[in-house]
Amino acid sequence: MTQKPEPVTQAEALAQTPDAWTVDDGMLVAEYRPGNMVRGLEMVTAVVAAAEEAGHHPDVDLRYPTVAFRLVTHSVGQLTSFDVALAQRIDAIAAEKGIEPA
Ligand SMILES: C[C@H](O)[C@H](O)[C@H]1CNC2=NC(N)=NC(=O)C2=N1
Repeated sequence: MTQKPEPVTQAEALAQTPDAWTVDDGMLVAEYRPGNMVRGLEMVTAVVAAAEEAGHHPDVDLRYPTVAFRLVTHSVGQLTSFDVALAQRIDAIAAEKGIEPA
């Protein structure tokens, strides 16, 4: 991840993130389907570890049988390279765990 969050347009954010990700109300959003809440919590735990490592944090909505993530850089007030990088990482975590987009 870069040192400083670089602003990106919504089109750039969409072009640089996996298919699961869309832009809604100025945020990058994706929903995955772990199938049950235990697997959902395992995914959230891995995502939070990645977020701590990156110093950048998603909004998380864990419910049965899905989990949704929303990303924006609060300090900049818009989407940045940090959101794109974390979206890519979240998608990789889902893939590692065999979890599909909802
Ligand atoms: C100092 C620290 O890097 C900041 O407070 C971070 C923490 N996590 C963050 N996460 C998100 N999504 N946006 C931020 O602006 C942000 N700021």
